[in-house]
Amino acid sequence: MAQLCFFAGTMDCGKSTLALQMDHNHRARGLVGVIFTRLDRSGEARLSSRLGLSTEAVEVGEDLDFWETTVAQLSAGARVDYLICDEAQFYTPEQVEQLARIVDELDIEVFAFGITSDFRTELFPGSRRLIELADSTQVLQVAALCWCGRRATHNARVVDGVMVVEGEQVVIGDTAEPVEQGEVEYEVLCRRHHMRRMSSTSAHAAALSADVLPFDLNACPVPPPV
Ligand SMILES: Nc1ncnc2c1ncn2[C@@H]1O[C@H](COP(=O)(O)OP(=O)(O)O)[C@@H](O)[C@H]1O
Ligand SMILES: Cc1cn([C@H]2C[C@H](O)[C@@H](COP(=O)(O)O)O2)c(=O)[nH]c1=O
Repeated sequence: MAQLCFFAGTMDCGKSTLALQMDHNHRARGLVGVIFTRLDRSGEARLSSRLGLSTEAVEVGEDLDFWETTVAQLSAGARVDYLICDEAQFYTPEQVEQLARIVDELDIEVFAFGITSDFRTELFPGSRRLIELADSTQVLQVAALCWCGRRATHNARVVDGVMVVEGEQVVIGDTAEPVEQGEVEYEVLCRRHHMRRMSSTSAHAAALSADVLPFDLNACPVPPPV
């Protein structure tokens, strides 16, 4: 029986890489799949991994109906064994419901990949619906790490080195250094440092000032007795 599987994690934990591997492994066994994505960093209608691999994909617009698209393909005589759905956090709840229906009524496997929460630690609508409906939700095994070495569990948005907690939910960006000033970058953090609003830049600045500021009072010359 087919399943709706949600592979979740922070940014940069290997979701798109796993999506490409799942597609490869299924294709290698003669199965036929369709790859979907939405707002991938590398541009429209592509699924890309930071390991350098990428492939063509169907861009999921707000109006795309997974059920109708898949039924149309089957009616035209195409074979569909599985769907790969990357950046699924950006899908609408209705689109996630269509994916569940495809699993249940067409017996097609659906593998969805996405970040669960945004830079404010709030669930994305698509991820929320996936967690509610999926047969399984798996957190990826390869841990992304916070600058302190703990497992990163949250995504932070950073502008010019400063972590921000207000703004639009969707701003496409990367975990790499931004090219232009004022551009959004993301950093993965453990919960402790997300809640303290401590990105690697602010932690570095705090460490530097700690080196400079607290001088040893005992080392100060003692004034001579009068
Ligand atoms: N140069 C590299 N060498 C080895 N692994 C890398 C390299 N660059 C990125 N990675 C791996 O790729 C992961 C990011 O993969 P990606 O599929 O793009 O993540 P996601 O889709 O979750 O944002 C990193 O966590 C790291 O494990
Ligand atoms: C936290 C957060 C992320 N995004 C965007 C940034 C990236 O374009 C994608 C995540 O891609 P990845 O392959 O998982 O690295 O989501 C956003 O729009 N809003 C956010 O709060």
